[in-house]
Amino acid sequence: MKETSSSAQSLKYILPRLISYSIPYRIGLILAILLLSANLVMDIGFAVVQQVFIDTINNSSMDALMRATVICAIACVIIICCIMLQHYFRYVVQSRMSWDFRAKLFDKSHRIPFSHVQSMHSGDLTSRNNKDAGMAIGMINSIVYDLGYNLLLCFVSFLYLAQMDVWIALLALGSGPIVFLSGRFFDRKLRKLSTEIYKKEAELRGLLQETLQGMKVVRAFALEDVLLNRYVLEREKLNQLQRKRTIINGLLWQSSAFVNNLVLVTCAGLIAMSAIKGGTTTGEVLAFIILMGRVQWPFVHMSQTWGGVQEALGAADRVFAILEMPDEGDLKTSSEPTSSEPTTIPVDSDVITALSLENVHYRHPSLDGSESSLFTGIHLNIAAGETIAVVGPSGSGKTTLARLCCGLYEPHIGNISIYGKCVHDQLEETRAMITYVPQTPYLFSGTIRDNIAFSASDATEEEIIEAARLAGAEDFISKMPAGYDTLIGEHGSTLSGGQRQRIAIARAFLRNAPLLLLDEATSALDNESERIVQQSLDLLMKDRTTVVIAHRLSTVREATRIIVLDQGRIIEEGSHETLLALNGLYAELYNIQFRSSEDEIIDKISSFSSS
Ligand SMILES: Nc1ncnc2c1ncn2[C@@H]1O[C@H](COP(=O)(O)OP(=O)(O)OP(=O)(O)O)[C@@H](O)[C@H]1O
Repeated sequence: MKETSSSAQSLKYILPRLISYSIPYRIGLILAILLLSANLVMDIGFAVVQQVFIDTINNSSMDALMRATVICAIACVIIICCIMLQHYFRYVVQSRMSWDFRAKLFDKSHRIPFSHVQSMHSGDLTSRNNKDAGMAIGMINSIVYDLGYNLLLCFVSFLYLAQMDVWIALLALGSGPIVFLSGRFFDRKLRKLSTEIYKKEAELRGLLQETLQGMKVVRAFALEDVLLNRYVLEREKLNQLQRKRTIINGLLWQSSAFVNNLVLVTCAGLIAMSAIKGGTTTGEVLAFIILMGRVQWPFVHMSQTWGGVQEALGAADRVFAILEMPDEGDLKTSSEPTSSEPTTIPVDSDVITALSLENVHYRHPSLDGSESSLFTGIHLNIAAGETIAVVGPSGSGKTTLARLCCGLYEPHIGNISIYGKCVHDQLEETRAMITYVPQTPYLFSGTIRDNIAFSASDATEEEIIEAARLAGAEDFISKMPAGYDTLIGEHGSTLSGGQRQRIAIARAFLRNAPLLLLDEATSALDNESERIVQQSLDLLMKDRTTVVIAHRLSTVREATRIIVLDQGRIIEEGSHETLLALNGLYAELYNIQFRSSEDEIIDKISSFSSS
């Protein structure tokens, strides 16, 4: 994933995009910018007040001193109130922009092709959403308020100084760009380091996340020390990068501060000489020195803010790398021509085709960049009402096939259609016609009710209860202290495997889609749970078009058709008896896989009846 580009080009590209997030909050932004004038009055006024006070003391006028004190006190109160308001508007605008930006990224993460998501670590995506997005929006703050304000302060201070001595004022102003440019030497390095740091932080977050999620395995295999060492090692690499960045930031600060101080001392010497010659009052000298700082300081500050902008650009690159990805459905990864054939709906008008795959080619992108094709021109037509069992050795492509049908992967060539609608042209409509029940159900933390009604938010209480009843889940739910309101923990951690599967099946009943894609669970459930889950699944498959990745003999036997996959190709197709008679791969699988599970069942039954 390309994440860095040249600084100037990328700022020109990124800034307008980020600024567009402020449009809904433009009134707050304008108010915050206008209120910056209070800061300006404070900064310039401080120098002017010094001048007035010292000259008043020199003139020994008590009345004038009192008047100046009262005016200053009132002005101070007003200015402080304005500055507080300015901070308030600034905070509100920034936090709202930040939420909008993160929401857009969150939404986009659910729209980019699933294969892209699979190639990233979830910790990386989390990091981009939390830290990087916040830093990118913070950059607007730095540029609009800090850089903008400092330029204004510099300009107004220069005008004030020029009234006193235009040549020294010009010297102070002219040295500003040197101060600023002296820091630019470090930009490229700083930005590169920042991108590396954000990447490393994301990796560490991923490691932490994986360790916490896999805590059962970590403890069971006593891997605590191994993982701790890995964590410490990665943390140390991050520390090294952060140390380097601190050194570069320090060099950036000190180089601009050095040039700044040099110019300050020179100008102060010149104005002191002018005072000795008698052309300037003591108050004016003081105001001059303070204002000179005001002309110079913005350049030092801008230099450092620019360093911060480089860091934020590194973060923004990472966020825009996701935001600029094509949405799923818009992606054609291959330069190879896609099938120009329109989706064919069967000519026999009595038969409705529920699912059709025409000349489908697909290859998984791999993490090391190499790609090898899995499917090379697969054809399959499934009529409405059919139950198709897909079998094949491990790695033959069964799960990939199911994911292609759901539109999670996009074929490089060919078409997949559901009830005549092309999956990738009408993603939402076709997905609404599918229920996908994966091997391991994914439950969200929340209540049982929320999880059943997950894909049907408008479901009534009666419908939820009916779905739970059909899924055989009603019994255990009613025994729980809070019934349907029971909280089930992260990924349903407080439920047993069988209970989790029944909740997922209840979800499928409620969704009531005409096409069911089912990956039969192979996980060992106890006999009773397995029986209930199987009964619920049989009920779910009844009167529905079903494609089932089958692991049980009963499922393959009852299927209207069995598809045998091997290395991404359909090599056999037919009923159980026909395929057995062929004596090919299915017969082999039957002997190794299904027959042994049948024997197991017979064993279980016999041991149960003999006890
Ligand atoms: N996200 C992925 N990225 C790269 N390769 C993948 C990805 N997912 C699967 N594969 C590869 O594609 C091939 C088919 O995998 P798939 O999961 O579809 O097989 P399967 O028949 O469902 O296997 P099993 O029965 O073991 O679940 C395998 O060689 C696998 O390594």
